[in-house]
Amino acid sequence: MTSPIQSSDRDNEEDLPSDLLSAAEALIHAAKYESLTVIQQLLASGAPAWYQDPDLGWSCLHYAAERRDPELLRALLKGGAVWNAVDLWGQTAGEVCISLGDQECWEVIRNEGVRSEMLHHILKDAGQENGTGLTLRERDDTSAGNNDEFLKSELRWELGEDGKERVLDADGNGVMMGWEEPLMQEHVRLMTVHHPDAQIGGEGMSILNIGYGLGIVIDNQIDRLFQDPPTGPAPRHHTIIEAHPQVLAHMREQGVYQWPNVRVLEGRWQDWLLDLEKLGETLAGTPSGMGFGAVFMDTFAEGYEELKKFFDVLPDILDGEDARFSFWNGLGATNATIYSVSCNVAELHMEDVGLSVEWHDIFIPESQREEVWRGVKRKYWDLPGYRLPIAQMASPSQ
Ligand SMILES: C[S@@+](CC[C@H](N)C(=O)[O-])C[C@H]1O[C@@H](n2cnc3c(N)ncnc32)[C@H](O)[C@@H]1O
Repeated sequence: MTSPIQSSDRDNEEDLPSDLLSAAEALIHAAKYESLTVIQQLLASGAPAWYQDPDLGWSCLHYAAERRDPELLRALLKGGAVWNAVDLWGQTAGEVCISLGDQECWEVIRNEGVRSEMLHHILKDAGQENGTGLTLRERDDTSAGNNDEFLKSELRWELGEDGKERVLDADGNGVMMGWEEPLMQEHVRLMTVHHPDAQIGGEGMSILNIGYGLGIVIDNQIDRLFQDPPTGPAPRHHTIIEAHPQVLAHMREQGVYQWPNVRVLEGRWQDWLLDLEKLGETLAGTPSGMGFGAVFMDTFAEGYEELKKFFDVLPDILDGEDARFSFWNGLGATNATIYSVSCNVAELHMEDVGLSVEWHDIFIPESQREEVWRGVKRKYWDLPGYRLPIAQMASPSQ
């Protein structure tokens, strides 16, 4: 599970200078009732478009979204309104548009989100932004927000109120839950069914999975699903990269190391794939020496930056155009607009490295979404639909 592009949740400084506070309040008022011209004048005179009122946590963008006028939204975004500012209920202005069924205005906000995220990455790559930009993740040293902390943390296994097993980290955050089972099945199905090696009579695929998880729902743990694919033979090669010592111990107990054609690489994927010598070792162990026919990525407590680094490695480890890549798509999944922006940004970054992506929309019933969260600290899923990505190296003609 990767951490999302975070919502931007600026503190409304109580000690805001009184002239700035008056300008902010005037802009909020204008976003509710006044014309585009008045709004533009206020912005031009320096009214802070990032301000959120203390009652609802609404920004001028939330109020303008209620008026269903795309021009107002464009003007406010241009004047510094924050596309992903969330109110006291965690909703962005995009959700206001969704609640009104206003596709046009929603797209204005979504497109600004994609634009500003892409810009942020370009500036970051050029060393011009040091990680304090608007859309960056807030500092988070809990085990769910920091991979090093997570890998050092103690995990515990328990039975949820829905009767399904789940694993929590030391801070009580969900790592992998039983309700993800059908999604894991779908990931495996979509990554394998079209591959020539996975057909009846085929040689069996070469698989790479990053993050074993906890094998809690044994039959639906992704590596077990890969071992028994829906169509053809078992894999002829299967590498699992896993970094958490307790998970590795669990894998030993479960006999995963002895599964046919399985190779467990202990450590972080970054160690095995980002270092050139280690990458050579990883590839040399595959049947063709050229990599994998299916690559799946599902770690924990890693940000989008890490996923993006992983995208960059994919052209080196996907074996040909039949090979498919997928990842657990929890990016920004607590909020519909942020989820959409995250998917778009991921798609553009995958395109940058030559991958073309298909999204498969999968419905998650309400019953599964609500029940499981009782007693679990950090919600990482709150949407009706899951967007399952399947990416392949695009052929040169595409
Ligand atoms: C959410 S679980 C994976 C669940 C799995 N897809 C399944 O079907 O059960 C995430 C796994 O990634 C592992 N992990 C986290 N960070 C990692 C890293 N940097 N490199 C390798 N594994 C990592 C965790 O220890 C955990 O076992």
